[in-house]
Amino acid sequence: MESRVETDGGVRRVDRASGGDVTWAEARAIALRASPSAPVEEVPLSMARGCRLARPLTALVPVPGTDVSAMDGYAVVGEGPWRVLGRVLAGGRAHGEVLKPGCAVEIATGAPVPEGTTSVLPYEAARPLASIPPTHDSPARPAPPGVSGEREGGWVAGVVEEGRHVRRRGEDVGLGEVVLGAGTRVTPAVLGLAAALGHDVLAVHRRLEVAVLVTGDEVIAEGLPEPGRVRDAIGPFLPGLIEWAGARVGPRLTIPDGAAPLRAALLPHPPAGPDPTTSVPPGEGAEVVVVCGASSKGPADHLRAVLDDLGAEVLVDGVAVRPGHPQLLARLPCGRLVVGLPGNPFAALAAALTLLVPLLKGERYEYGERTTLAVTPAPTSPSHRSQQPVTEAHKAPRGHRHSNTRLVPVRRSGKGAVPVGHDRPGSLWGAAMADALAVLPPGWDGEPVELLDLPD
Ligand SMILES: Nc1nc2c(c(=O)[nH]1)N[C@H]1C(S)=C(S)[C@@H](COP(=O)(O)OP(=O)(O)OC[C@H]3O[C@@H](n4cnc5c(N)ncnc54)[C@H](O)[C@@H]3O)O[C@H]1N2
Ligand code: MOO
Repeated sequence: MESRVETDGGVRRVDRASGGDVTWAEARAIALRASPSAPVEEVPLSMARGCRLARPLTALVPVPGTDVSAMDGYAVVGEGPWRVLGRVLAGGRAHGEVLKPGCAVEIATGAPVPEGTTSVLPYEAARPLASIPPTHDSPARPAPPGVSGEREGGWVAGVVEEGRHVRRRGEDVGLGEVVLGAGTRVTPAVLGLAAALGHDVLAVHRRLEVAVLVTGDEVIAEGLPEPGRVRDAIGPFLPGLIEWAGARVGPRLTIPDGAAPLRAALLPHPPAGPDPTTSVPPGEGAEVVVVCGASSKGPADHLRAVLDDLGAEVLVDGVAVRPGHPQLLARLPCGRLVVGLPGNPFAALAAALTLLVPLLKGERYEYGERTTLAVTPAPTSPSHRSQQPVTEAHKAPRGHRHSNTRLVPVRRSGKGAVPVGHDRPGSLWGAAMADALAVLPPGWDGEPVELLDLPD
């Protein structure tokens, strides 16, 4: 089935399965197209790690900033022996005068060499002279008392090639030189380089912020759930998945069932009210809000009505996939994107890989590799009793065509991807044993399938 929607670029065909749901492939494609561009901001170096450079990185200073010594030893001019005139340490006072032939100053690695220096004689190659060498008008004579050869007033000899062990100004990086292009990921080494080039702040594409709203009066955040209650199993997996997708985790709120708390929490600037649950925004800066639960059609499922009330543009409302069918993607008038995940935890994970990960990765998103599904049952756990993960069971019976895509937890093996079983919508057991979800398209008949990596 197919329907038409208006888009910026004109009329586009949308691939719809039965019942108004979009196909799984189209849902992912819509999420990729809706991916927001990460805002550019200037952040201190300490906050830039993991972001991408918004502008090319250029050198604000040359490196080195002046001619410096690459060795501990003597800055010398011409051939030796040399008279030692003084000492220069890194960070200390520079030798103010031009060094003349036959002269030297003792120098530390990184210290500026005096003007006129032709090379640096390392200590290892220097030979202190006990006597003052002869010149054309005076014979050799002993050094004055108290002056050893290598110290100020003494003499050193040795052999060093001209130009050796002097790092010239701008030799590593010239002033204004572009060293890294826009888009480069800021790694620890990039941070060190940026600092060396004089930067205190970097213009980066900030990682998208994702706020999380967990709904459901029966959902508890810790402890042993009494009958009728369940532990929140979605909130704990979302931070790892969000960071793995390159975004950052914003605030996480647990809100009671009901339209009012949901409405207030979705708005970037909710009206302040006496009820604390309606006055706390889920991160003013969050570009994406994930709502867990409340996505289906039950009496406590208010997400659609609230989005409608807020004037949201619904981009995806139901996907022909199992599990994860009642998932949703919408854009609020303020631009904030809302991803609705089903309450069943494995369905929520499958939906997060369908809509949330492409949305957060955008152009960094990579399609999974294709592989065959292994026909052997997977060795799962010793207590494995039911849900034998045999590939044949996933094929449609003769004359019947699955209308849904199915997402099946698998482990990679030498024989292809092996389904691990335990894949009911309410259980993360299979996903916890798996390293990927295999995408079995509608009508799958054993052909190679795409593997969606699970966050590690
Ligand atoms: N009449 C229909 N009923 C249902 C449909 C449908 O199409 N028509 N779809 C079913 C499918 S498929 C799913 S999946 C669920 C999705 O329901 P909701 O997203 O509205 O979620 P809830 O109803 O709140 O909860 C469903 C289930 O999951 C448990 N839950 C909720 N949140 C959490 C959490 N954070 N951690 C662990 N478990 C959670 C909740 O207790 C329920 O058992 O709807 C079907 N119904
Ligand atoms: O598809 Mo539901 O999303 O079965 O759990």
